[in-house]
Amino acid sequence: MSVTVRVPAKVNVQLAVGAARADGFHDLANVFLAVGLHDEVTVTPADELRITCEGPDADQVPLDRTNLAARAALALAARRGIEPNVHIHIAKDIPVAGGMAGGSADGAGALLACNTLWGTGASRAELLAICAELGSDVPFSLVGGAALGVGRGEQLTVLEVGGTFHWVFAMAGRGLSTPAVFREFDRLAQGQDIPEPVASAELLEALAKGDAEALAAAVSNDLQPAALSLFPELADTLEAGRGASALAALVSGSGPTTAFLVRDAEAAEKVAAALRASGTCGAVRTAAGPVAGATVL
Ligand SMILES: C[C@@](CO)(OP(=O)(O)O)[C@H](O)COP(=O)(O)OP(=O)(O)OC[C@H]1O[C@@H](n2ccc(N)nc2=O)[C@H](O)[C@@H]1O
Ligand SMILES: Nc1ncnc2c1ncn2[C@@H]1O[C@H](COP(=O)(O)OP(=O)(O)O)[C@@H](O)[C@H]1O
Repeated sequence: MSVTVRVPAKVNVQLAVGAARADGFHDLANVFLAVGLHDEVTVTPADELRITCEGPDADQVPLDRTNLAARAALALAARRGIEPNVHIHIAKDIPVAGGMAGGSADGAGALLACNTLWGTGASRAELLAICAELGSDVPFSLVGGAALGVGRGEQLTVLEVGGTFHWVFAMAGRGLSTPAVFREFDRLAQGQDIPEPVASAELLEALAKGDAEALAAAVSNDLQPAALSLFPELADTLEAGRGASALAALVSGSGPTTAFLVRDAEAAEKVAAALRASGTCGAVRTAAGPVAGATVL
């Protein structure tokens, strides 16, 4: 018997970053939107814990116990006194180290899959607590839809969204390390007063109304200057998308994937074609959101 869970990628429509905390994390006002690019995580009983991965970026995914999917299975098994003897297979479509929470998606997916396979019966609250231990973004991968994350991004409030938003995502030729981008944020912020991160009222209203123009006017990412400082070529991709009349162009989370908000599915195809022709980026994908979080198939 196997269990397969489908888990979405995310884009951060607002990422407000506060000053570094004593524990090394940063307080955030992190508005997540789950979008229709998915990984699928399948767990099957096996003699020992084993991970395999398929997909265009599979060679960049660690297959040892540092993989977030393995860590999720180990965390649930340890809590319940179960042997974590499963084969975890990841069918990966979310870019690796791209700022779209692919590893987090696999962590949330493996957790839900193992909970189902083992009949563990862990409550939603317990699963969310394990997710938060695994990483700041992991609870959102379980929940999906749209949510505001505060604290280090793990304390979620679900947001109502009044429509579907259309996006184009441009992958970069290489990844960016999330800790390195936060370190660069700290370096650039040296000597400056960093305000408390707060969610934008205009942005939340635009989401609630499903208003793409209003959302485009309100999106922001405090990590963007740091990502551009480490990866200056991203400015060319952002410019190419703006030139193709995207409503908004921004770096997704810690990057280096760039995200372009567009009016509808037709505009998405046009902007995607322009980005492909620009030669400023790697693969280009279109996706809409919000979509559901981790779901057992
Ligand atoms: C920036 C964001 C935006 O959603 O995601 P990505 O764009 O990388 O996917 C997240 O905050 C990333 O979340 P996640 O990838 O789960 O990070 P974690 O494993 O919790 O932390 C990795 C490292 O990032 C830094 N970190 C992360 C979250 C946070 N609120 N403050 C931080 O300073 C810390 O250096 C930490 O050691
Ligand atoms: N299941 C996984 N999929 C992808 N990367 C993983 C996974 N588990 C651990 N990692 C590690 O986490 C790093 C960040 O990956 P990812 O979650 O894709 O990026 P981001 O945090 O930018 O969204 C990778 O470079 C890889 O070393």
